[in-house]
Formats: sequence, structure tokens, C-alpha cells
Amino acid sequence: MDSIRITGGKRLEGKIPISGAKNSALTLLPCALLTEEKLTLTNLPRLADVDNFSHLLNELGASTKVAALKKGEIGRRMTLEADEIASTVAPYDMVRKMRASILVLGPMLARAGESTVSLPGGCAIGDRPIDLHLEALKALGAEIELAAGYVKASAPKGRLPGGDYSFPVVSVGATENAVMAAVLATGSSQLFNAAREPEIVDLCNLLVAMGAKIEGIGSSHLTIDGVEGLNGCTYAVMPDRIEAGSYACAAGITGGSIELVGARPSDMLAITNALAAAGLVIEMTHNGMKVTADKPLRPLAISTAPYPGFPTDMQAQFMAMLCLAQGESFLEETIFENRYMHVPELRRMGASIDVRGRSAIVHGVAGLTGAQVMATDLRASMSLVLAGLAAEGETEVLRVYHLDRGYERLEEKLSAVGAKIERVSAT
Ligand SMILES: CC(=O)N[C@H]1[C@@H](OP(=O)(O)OP(=O)(O)OC[C@H]2O[C@@H](n3ccc(=O)[nH]c3=O)[C@H](O)[C@@H]2O)O[C@H](CO)[C@@H](O)[C@@H]1O
Ligand SMILES: C=C(OP(=O)(O)O)C(=O)O
Repeated sequence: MDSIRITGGKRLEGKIPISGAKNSALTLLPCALLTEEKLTLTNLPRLADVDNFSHLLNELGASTKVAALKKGEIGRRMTLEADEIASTVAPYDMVRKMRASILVLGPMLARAGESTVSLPGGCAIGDRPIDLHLEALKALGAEIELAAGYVKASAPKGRLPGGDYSFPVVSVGATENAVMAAVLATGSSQLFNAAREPEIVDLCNLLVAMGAKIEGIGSSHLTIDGVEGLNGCTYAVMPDRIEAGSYACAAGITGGSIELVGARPSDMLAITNALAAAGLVIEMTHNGMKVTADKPLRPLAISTAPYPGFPTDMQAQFMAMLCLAQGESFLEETIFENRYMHVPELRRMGASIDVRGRSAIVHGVAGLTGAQVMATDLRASMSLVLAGLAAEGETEVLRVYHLDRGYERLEEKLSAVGAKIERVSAT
């Protein structure tokens, strides 16, 4: 298995291009199932999750062709076509590799009138049930059965009638599934307490470009009037706010200055407010923003929350950065019950962190030291890379496949701003 080797202590300076958002790509890709016409997605990130999702779509009968980039284009351009749905079953073997596979449930049900998807099961950061996905689809008129580890959803008359649902807890994935199911319903639907993440706005904007009728985009109350059919289109995936935030923390933890080229600051207010409160200087540039550390890091109090709150997907990276702040930081993880898997590994690098339930107190230390470390999830792995960038000596981060799920060309991007980082291939 590959690992990432970092020799820490270098101040990072320069520009990092921000890729298309993983979490947006993973909800835009299944939209190909909603139309028999071609859907072209541009600015797709080159990530293992995107590859796995396209394999799943292939299994369901959609073709996925990676095309040559047009002049000035970055990322990947992919044309998807599901003129027929060949199978309505998403098998365990594919779903277990990637939880977001559950996002084929709604669109397949809407297009084919039935959908059978393996239950994803828990994962390293928490239990992650899908009850809200199922309740929302039921409210839209689906019948749901659970058997042998699979969920089977069907529309009794071939198409969902639509309906209203109020989410008891804000869920990104359940909102996405419900929106994708509702756009082809025979009637109208209303979703209350819907998630408002920028990736959901991206999904709604794509669906509208495909001919869907959605009102309230960007708010927690979405009204969706079902249409007879959707058309294809070409659509660019939004920039990854979590990748951008992670590299901003790289500037913070190394005392550096990094321009995040292509980042969209308007999606990142909770992140940039926290960076500014930690003492970093944020400047808007013509195509993104620049983050500069020009004084010692200040401690923070952060509580994760659904958008527009501070994202849980940035908690681990901020924790790594705050290990070197002058004072005590307080972190509270309100979204996932087990999202401190990076703490024991950060401690092995010299961090001083106390965890009590969902809260963590980070006592700033003068420095970190390199070590061999491993993590069990994507953002935890990134927090170890960040710690390694600032640590004295060598850090080896194992289980690179977590990073490959969500960070495109990580070592290339960090080397370009002065990091000493390389991928070591297992022999
Ligand atoms: C591919 C993708 O976009 N992943 C993101 C998505 O995950 P995901 O869509 O899985 O996260 P949710 O927003 O659904 O989860 C939020 C909370 O709701 C709970 N819940 C969720 C669904 C459900 O049916 N029942 C239930 O109880 C979860 O366990 C969690 O405690 O949003 C998370 C929260 O911003 C991010 O960390 C993930 O990066
Ligand atoms: C938790 C994450 O992703 P996923 O929902 O795909 O596991 C993440 O991106 O941090």
C-alpha cells in the first residue's frame, strides 16, 4: 500500500489550484440517470470516489466517457448517457466502497419506478443511518422494503406522485436523494428543513439546467414541481470548499501564504471567519483568495453545524492547525459521533488534546515531531498531512487510499508551494 512521506518544517508559499468538489460531483453524477439524453460534467475532480461512482453508473447501464479538455479547462470532462437503465440494482460490492452510492436510489426510482440499493452500513466516522432518505422517499409516495441487506424502493404506479416532507435532522444526502426523486414526480413536493450546503445548490442548479422546476434554491424550504422528462446539458462542478479550506490550514500551520486559485469564498464564510479568528489574513484575489499567516496562531472555539455553520469536514484539519496555536482551543463535533480518530495519531506527533464525548480541548504546543501515522478516514488523514508539514523531521502517513478519495494530486499541489512531500509506492 502506498504512503505519503513528508519532511516537515518548510514554510509554504505560492498558488494551489482548487479542484471540483468531491461532494458536489457525487450528487451531480447520478443525475445522469434522470435523463436519456447526454449529460456532460466539466471540472470533475480526478478522485477515486469519482471513478468508483462512474463504475457504479456503468453497472446500471449508463456510459461514462472521459473527453479531451477544451482550451483553458481544468479537471476532467465526462459525458454520461443513460439512454436505458440496464439494471436497477446497486450491489453491495460497489456500495461498500463508497457510501455516496446511496445517491442512485432517488434518481433510479424516479426514472425507472424502482431501485434496489445495498444498505451502506456504518463507517469510521459514525453510524450514518439512511432512515431519513427512506422516510423522505416514502413521503414522496415510494414503497420501501428492506431485505437481505438491501433497500428496495418502488413507485406503485411507475412514477412517484410527490409529497411533502419535513426533515427532523438536516441531512445533505437525504435532501439530495429526495430532490432527485421529486423532479420527475407526477405532482409537486415540498421539502422543509432541507440541507442548504452549496453542493445542494449546485445539484439544484444542474437539475434546473436539465429542465427541472425547483423553487427556494439555497433555502431550507424547497418546492419542486415534477416534470415529464429532463434534458441533457453541460455543467461545471463547483470548486471544492473543503479542499480549499484544507490548503488554507496548510498556510496556517506552516506560517505560510497560499493563494487558493479558483476557490469560491462566498461558499466558505464559516471557514474564512475561523481562519481570520485564528489570526490568518484573508485577501480576495481576482480568481479566488489568498491566505497568509503573519503572526502566531490564536486558539479558537469551534462547533460543527450544518451549512452555513462550520463544516464537520473541516474539523480535523483545524484541529491539526490549532495544535500549534498559543493557548487552548475548544472543538465540538455535533454531526458525527466518532469523528476524532485523528486525535491519538496527532498525540503521537506531540499534540496535547483531551477528548470528552463530542468535545475536544486542544492545548497548543510549541512544536510537533514527525512519526509514522495512519488514519481511518479522509479528513483525519489530511489532518495528519498538515501536522506532518509543520512537524520536525519525517512523517509517514499510511493508508493513502483515504486521501485519494478526496484530494486530487495532493503531493503535486503541496510540492508546488514548497512542501517536501512524496508518495512512496509499496513494492
Ligand atoms: C458525499 C457527501 O456529500 N458527504 C457529505 C455529506 O454526508 P451525508 O450526506 O452522509 O451526511 P448527512 O448530512 O446525511 O448526515 C448528517 C447527520 O444526519 C444523520 N443522518 C443522516 C441521514 C439519515 O438518513 N439519518 C441520519 O440520522 C447522520 O448520521 C449525521 O449525524 O454531508 C456530511 C455532513 O455535512 C459531510 O460530512 C459529508 O462529507
Ligand atoms: C465524510 C466525507 O465524505 P463521505 O460522505 O463521502 O464519506 C468527507 O468528505 O469528509
